[in-house]
Amino acid sequence: MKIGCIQMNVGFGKVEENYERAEQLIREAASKGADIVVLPEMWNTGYALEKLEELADKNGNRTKAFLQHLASELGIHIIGGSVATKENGKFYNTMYVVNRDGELLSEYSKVHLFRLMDEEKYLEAGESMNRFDLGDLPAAAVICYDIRFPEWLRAHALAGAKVLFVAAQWPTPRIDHWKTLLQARAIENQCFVVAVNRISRKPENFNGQSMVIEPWGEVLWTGAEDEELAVIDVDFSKVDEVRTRIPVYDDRRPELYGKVVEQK
Ligand SMILES: O=C(O)CCC(=O)C(=O)O
Repeated sequence: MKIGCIQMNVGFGKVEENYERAEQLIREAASKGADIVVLPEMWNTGYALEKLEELADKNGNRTKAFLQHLASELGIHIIGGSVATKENGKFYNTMYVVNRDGELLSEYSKVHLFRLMDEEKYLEAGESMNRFDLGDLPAAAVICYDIRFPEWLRAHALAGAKVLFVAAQWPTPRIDHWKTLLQARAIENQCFVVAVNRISRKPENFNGQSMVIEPWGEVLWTGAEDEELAVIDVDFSKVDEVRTRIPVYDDRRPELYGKVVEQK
């Protein structure tokens, strides 16, 4: 399968330009043969948290219609990154996933809000998981800071996911954490990890370096430090091969986890 990773240059608060650019890049990815396309986090507004009242997508209506239309017209699955939304007077950082028939498969609001960047002052946290199937492919997706919580990604892997998509706006100063955490999540869960970061310069500081990692931990692609669209070929049969080679899932001892085991 071919995965189109859209490492987009997101304009700070420039909603109209961002929708236009996202559409161009999604169309380009499809024209290059992508079966699945992945967008970054908060691609409608960037980190313009103080302007959400004006900028957030009301009930996600615009984004859902936008993604559903493009997915069915182009015949591709879209992991819709995330957008700032407003629902019942509250703001969320929400991902929509649509399949190639244009059906909405899932709706996920970021569960772990990132306090270092004041997200909890502006946003409400989501409460539910994000497991879905892209045709025959069991998949899951999370947002940015979520990758610091191995138990959250493990829960999705235990629920059957063979690929973990990550939409992010991961800042440049901690890009080493990004790379290490993503590689660890792929190795420990024996999953593909497809992680798409954004680009942005002033007033923000995001330098891409999106990654596609296979279940043995080998990095298949790292994005540049500029806007980039990459279409990466992946072979999902690698998941079963790695899980057979080291049967981590069979060897788990969940009865011991979460309780203190006294030494005899
Ligand atoms: O965990 C980090 O260092 C970055 C997280 C982040 O920027 C986010 O969740 O938006």
